[in-house]
Amino acid sequence: MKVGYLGPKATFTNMAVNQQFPGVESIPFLTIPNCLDAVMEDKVDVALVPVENTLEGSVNITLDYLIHEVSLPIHGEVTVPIKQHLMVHPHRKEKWRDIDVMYSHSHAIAQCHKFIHTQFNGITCEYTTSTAAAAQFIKENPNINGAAIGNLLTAEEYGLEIVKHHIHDSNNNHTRFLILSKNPVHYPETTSTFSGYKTSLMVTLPSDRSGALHQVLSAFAWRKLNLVKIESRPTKTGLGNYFFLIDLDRKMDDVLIPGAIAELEAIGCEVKTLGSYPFYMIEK
Ligand SMILES: O=C(O)C(=O)C[C@]1(C(=O)O)C=C[C@@H](O)C=C1
Repeated sequence: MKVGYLGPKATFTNMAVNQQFPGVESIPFLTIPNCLDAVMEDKVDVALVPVENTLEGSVNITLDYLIHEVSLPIHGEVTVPIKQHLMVHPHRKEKWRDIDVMYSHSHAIAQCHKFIHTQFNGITCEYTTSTAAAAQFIKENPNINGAAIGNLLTAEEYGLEIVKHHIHDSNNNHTRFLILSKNPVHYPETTSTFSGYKTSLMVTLPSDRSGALHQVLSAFAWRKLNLVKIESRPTKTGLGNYFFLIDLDRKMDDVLIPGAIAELEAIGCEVKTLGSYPFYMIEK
């Protein structure tokens, strides 16, 4: 089995792969769409991509690419704690407070907003395709007076010096990753903890009908189907047109979820099942 992830080596996504698929061949890609395309083109069997962070919310590119560009079922989910550190080229170790550019993935920079606001107010932030791409850039450009934000493995991989640990805004910082594949996924003995099942649905409401969302929610409510997430994303067909992405805290069954889907279809909604899958937690 080959697993594709958002690279280069030592991103948070790479760490999640190492823990969820220990010993399995993993291949880095430059962007999240590239990871998903790689599964579609059979270059890899599985893609593991970020979908939501505690502090920054959804990773829209993942949701939108799954909705609009590729049709890949979700076969699993893993949640990982995220700890961000500030790192510089070793020769800047003593003068790190004088840096004038901060490089990282947009989510990582947003997760460190308070630190940047209070310690480096007004500094230029440059977004990179991932945290590890920022570290690689700092390593390859020692003349640039900048720092990267990323994880411990990244600092080690690219030979950078961590000058400030734990710069994320809240200790409760986690990112959820989706595991996508054309075929069922076999999970090797992992270091993560199996934590239950989810079912993800995409619901398109009938256009402009009063109470439609209320009817959707009640189809789940009276069946006591617990929603763990609901979020809307643009259909991209016109202003105000949205899909609802709904996660339920249980596995697809023969009665309750199919019953709710049939009820939604009867009131004119379109419903697509995005996956019914186990979810795992990584403690550290
Ligand atoms: O840049 C990385 O290291 C990633 O794996 C991407 C990513 C993200 O897209 O949110 C993953 C986890 C963290 O929230 C920060 C960045």
